[in-house]
Amino acid sequence: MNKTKKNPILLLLNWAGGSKYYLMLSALLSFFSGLCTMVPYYGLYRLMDDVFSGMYTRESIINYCMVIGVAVIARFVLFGISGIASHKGAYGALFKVRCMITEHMAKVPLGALNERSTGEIKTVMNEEIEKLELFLAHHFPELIYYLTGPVAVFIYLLTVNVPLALISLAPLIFAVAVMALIFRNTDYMMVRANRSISALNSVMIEYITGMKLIKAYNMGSHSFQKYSRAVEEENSVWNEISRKMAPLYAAFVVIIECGMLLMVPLGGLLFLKGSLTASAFLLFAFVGSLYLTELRPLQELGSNFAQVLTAITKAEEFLSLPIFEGGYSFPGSHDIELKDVRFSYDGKTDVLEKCSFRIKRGEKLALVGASGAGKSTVVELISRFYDVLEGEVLIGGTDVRVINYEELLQNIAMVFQKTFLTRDSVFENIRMGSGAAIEQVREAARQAQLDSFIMSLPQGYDTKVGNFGARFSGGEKQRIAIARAILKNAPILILDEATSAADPENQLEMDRAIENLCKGKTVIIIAHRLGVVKMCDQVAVVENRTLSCMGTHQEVLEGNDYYRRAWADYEAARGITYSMEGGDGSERQ
Ligand SMILES: Nc1ncnc2c1ncn2[C@@H]1O[C@H](COP(=O)(O)OP(=O)(O)OP(=O)(O)O)[C@@H](O)[C@H]1O
Repeated sequence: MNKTKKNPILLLLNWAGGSKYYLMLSALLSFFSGLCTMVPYYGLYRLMDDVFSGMYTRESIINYCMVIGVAVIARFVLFGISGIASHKGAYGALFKVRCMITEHMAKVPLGALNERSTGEIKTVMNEEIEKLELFLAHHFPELIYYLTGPVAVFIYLLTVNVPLALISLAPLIFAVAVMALIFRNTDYMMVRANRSISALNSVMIEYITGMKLIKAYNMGSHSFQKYSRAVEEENSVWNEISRKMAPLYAAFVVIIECGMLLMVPLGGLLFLKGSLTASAFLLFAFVGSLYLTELRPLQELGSNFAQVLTAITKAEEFLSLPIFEGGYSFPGSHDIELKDVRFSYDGKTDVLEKCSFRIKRGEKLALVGASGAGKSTVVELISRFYDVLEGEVLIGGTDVRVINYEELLQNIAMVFQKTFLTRDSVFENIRMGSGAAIEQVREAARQAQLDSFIMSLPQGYDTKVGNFGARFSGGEKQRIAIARAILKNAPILILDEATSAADPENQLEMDRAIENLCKGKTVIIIAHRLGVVKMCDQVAVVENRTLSCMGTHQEVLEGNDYYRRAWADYEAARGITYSMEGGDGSERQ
């Protein structure tokens, strides 16, 4: 794809939307504040001129002093207001960019996200975007301020003595050359630095989320090694950056500060020759030698600017990831059909080939098959987490790729094997931003056989879910997920191992919850516990990268070896008699 490269700053202002007007106001105020830098020099020069030529009066001295005083105050006041405007603009822009990225990510195919580590995504959404705040709120107005002041002073010096003013620029030529060297190295250094920060973030996330496992297998020192390696790598990158950049930075500072070495002897020479007044000599000796030092912060801003450009590029990369859109409304009919579907996660190994099946609206299908056969993949294609490589996935006869993506997601409810609970109240965890009232949430919880349990909690529906939902059992979490799906009331329902956390005590409750959930819906259930097929109209076996057999339980039992074996195992497990020495055998249901 040949995309024209967009100007990062214009892109950022475009993202900022309405907030860009605050940023523009801030730029304008910084500009005027920068102009004020020149006024005290002008005032002092005129004052000295009058004093040396004996033309001064009491009034003229007071006037010059007032002009200098007002300019100094105006400079700070304008810069202060510019800072307020830039912060307001920056936070508005940051909010917009964050919202844009999160909304965009929700529409990005899972495949594109899977290619990136959690750490990388977190780095973009947090650290990189935070750099935009630093730039917009601080560096942007400072850049204008620090550039305007010296430029204005230089123009004024030109009006006093052109050759000396031009010579006063000499250090800048060398400083710019050094700055160019700094920039040349920065790009590649920043790529390395960002990579090491992403890696560190990934290891940290892995360490925190895998804490249970780390404890269970006493992996503390092992995973710490991984962590310390990531810290060491980051440390070594920044050490290298310091080693390579420090001499250049030092050279920049020295060069920019050495104007006096030129201005004092040259100015003195011209003064002695009589071609420069005493006041002009002093003006060049002090102002002409020092005004470039105002540019010093630019070197720091310059390297930060490079980081900001990287941050904008990274955010743009995310925002350019193709998203699922589709324009058609969700169809009224909810038949589901897969036609000759081929799919691969990595583009090399096919997970599904020539996979076809059809279920009618209101039917319930159980997908069975060995672990890794591709059952979850089938349902992920129906809910368009991924797109097929060949063939079609149709709902109500319409290809899911042309159905409006948001509508598609609204019309499919999913209950996964693992329930993710957000750090919020039970109430919010069930309604999931739907705006449902407490009575609706309670009704859903009642149908999910959960209401009385929630009401027994100290704060009922306001009870906060602890870290990673730690205070709820697996079965309770799954029933929260079922309550969510009941509340969503979508016509298509996908249950991926939804009863996997059920134990004999809550199996009955779970069955009732599932029964309530499935009423009147088109349902696909991934079933490892074959008991669940009794509530389904059809059974389909996923094996050999395709759907090999489909029909009623009896038909598949007669026609498919895998299912016959699996069913026999299931029956045998149900009939197992546990006998212990000295005890009675008892049959397990
Ligand atoms: N995100 C992914 N990236 C790459 N390969 C994947 C991904 N998800 C699944 N696979 C692979 O695709 C194949 C089918 O996986 P899938 O999860 O669909 O099987 P499954 O039948 O649902 O298995 P299980 O019953 O164990 O959950 C497996 O070989 C799996 O390793």
